[in-house]
Amino acid sequence: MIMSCSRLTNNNLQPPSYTCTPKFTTSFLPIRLRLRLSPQFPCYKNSALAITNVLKTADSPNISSDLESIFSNSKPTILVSEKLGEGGLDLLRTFANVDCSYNLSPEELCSKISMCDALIVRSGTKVTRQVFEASKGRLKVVGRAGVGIDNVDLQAATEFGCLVVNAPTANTIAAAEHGIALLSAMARNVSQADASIKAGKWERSKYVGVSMVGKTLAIMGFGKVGSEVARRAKGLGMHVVAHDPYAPADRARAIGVELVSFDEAVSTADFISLHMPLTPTTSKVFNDVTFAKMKKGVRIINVARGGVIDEDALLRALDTGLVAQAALDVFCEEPPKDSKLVLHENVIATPHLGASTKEAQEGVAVEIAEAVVGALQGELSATAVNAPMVPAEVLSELAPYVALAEKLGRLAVQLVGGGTGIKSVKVVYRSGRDPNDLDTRLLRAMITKGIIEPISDSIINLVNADFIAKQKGLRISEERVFSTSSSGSPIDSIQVQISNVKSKFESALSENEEISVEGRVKYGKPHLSRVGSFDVDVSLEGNLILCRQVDQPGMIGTVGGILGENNVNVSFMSVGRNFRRKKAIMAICVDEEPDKDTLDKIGHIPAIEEFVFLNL
Ligand SMILES: NC(=O)C1=CN([C@@H]2O[C@H](COP(=O)(O)OP(=O)(O)OC[C@H]3O[C@@H](n4cnc5c(N)ncnc54)[C@H](O)[C@@H]3O)[C@@H](O)[C@H]2O)C=CC1
Ligand SMILES: O=C(O)C(=O)COP(=O)(O)O
Repeated sequence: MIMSCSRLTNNNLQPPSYTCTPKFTTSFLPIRLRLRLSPQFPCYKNSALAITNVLKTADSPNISSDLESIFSNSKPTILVSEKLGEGGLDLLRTFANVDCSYNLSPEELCSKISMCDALIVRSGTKVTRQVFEASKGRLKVVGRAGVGIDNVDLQAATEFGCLVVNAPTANTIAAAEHGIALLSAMARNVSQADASIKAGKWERSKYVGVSMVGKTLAIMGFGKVGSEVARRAKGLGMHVVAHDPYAPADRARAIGVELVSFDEAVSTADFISLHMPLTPTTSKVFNDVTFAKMKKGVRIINVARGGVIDEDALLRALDTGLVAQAALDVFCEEPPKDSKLVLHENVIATPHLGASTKEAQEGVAVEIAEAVVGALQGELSATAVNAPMVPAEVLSELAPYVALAEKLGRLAVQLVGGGTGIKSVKVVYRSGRDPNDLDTRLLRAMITKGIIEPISDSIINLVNADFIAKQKGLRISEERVFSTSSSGSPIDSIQVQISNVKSKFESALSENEEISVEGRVKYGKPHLSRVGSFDVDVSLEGNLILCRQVDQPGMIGTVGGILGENNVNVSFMSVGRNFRRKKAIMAICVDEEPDKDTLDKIGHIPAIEEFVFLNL
């Protein structure tokens, strides 16, 4: 006879140990609460998902205080660490306490961050691993009011379950216009001539420029900014080629741009304009070797990131005249200190002004404020950088399955016998949908959450589910089985199987000796439909008692009677059997947690062969 009363957590994917203590734990209660819609945010239908998937952070020590801030009237706190447009600030203030603290030192940022639910930055704030560590689990969203997220440690954010969102569209035109401004200013020596005339000189022959018309411009990185620069350069009469290993050729063709290889781009261009992100692959991609491939006298514009250029190599190339001129808006270190590059007579420089137009700053401020508020309220942002993007319509369709997935994971893990580690979980989705139309990433994340949370201190969300599963050595495989009985719903059933483990409730083992629980959504609610090889049908609410007994009359009444006498309310009950008068499984959902004596009494009913109590 098996009885579970309290949960002892561990970190090694060992199932929970159960001991008979008088009082059942309520440690699962917040998890149930997290699945409810917050009454404060009625307009956000998907906040249940959000609260579960997005807001919770890994290893958060203060689940209850998080919940307080979500479910009570207290507002979240958003730290804005760099200047943000008023429109965005106004929007943030309607929802949160907004702390605008600019020019914080790394230490000051770390000391403030544990009091903040979200942080909004531009390019000047380094959001390092230390920041996530210092947040002690409270920081749920980092909003980058702009495009480049190279100043945010994405790996650390993911490990800590913190969502990172950016504002990828509102400054595109500003950056492109700045690129064109630098291109023209460089070609016609505008900055140098301006400084000269202000110094009282009149140097007309010194500042003879070069024409742009008919020249070849190579755009490196044909994304949003790169293609807008291309469009404008075409208007200046330039011949434009682009290099971007990931850009679709038809988009380039549509604006009359030829996509070429890296070498062809750099070796044929008179002007090279950089528009790729700074990543490990693009770091210092413009170096001595690449400069050597360029046409002598080439001119370079960088409105992307300083780090894509080896600045020392550029200085050498300028000194030899291999590169005639450079126009730089971005630098490896910002602001640059004692930079020979900035002081070079053939360099014009601006202090990272690409996105700095009034219009762009208002735009990114509103764009990021909407994304951060949405994320805090539970929406999965379309601009999430470190979480799978799930379109809103998919999200709302999958909402009841998300709850089902988490509960099945939670049930399955509690059925594992103590002492056995879990290594391999298989999820089978039965659906009439084409597999390509079924996005199961969210469901897999929730099953992972359901499995791992009861047996470790980690708090899992959509951001970190895969990472934590991998870290714990848990392999989750998925199978989609075509089912003809589909009634238009995206999924007929979800089955969670845990293999190579013992079960504390033997009847939960399938013919293949795997723990197997299966569920479906009925009337919009998660239901348990099968345990091992027994069919059952109970709504997954409250707590669950599973009993295996000899199939005989009076069992429902006997068990129901014991629960009733002890003031435990039964919400659902279902009996499944394989053969008449042989073995049957009784699944009983109860609102309250029965005390030890009540469970003892059930265990002592002679016909009951095994039973288990499970928190949902
Ligand atoms: N100076 C400033 O104030 C601003 C700078 N930026 C910088 O410009 C970059 C581009 O911005 P968007 O066009 O909005 O981003 P985007 O994501 O639309 O475009 C980036 C393009 O670079 C391409 N790419 C990636 N790796 C590449 C490689 N190795 N070689 C060539 N192309 C590669 C991508 O496929 C993508 O098409 C941002 O990452 C940011 O660093 C953006 C806005 C303002
Ligand atoms: O959006 C970007 O990537 C930018 O580089 C703009 O940076 P900023 O927000 O002006 O510090």
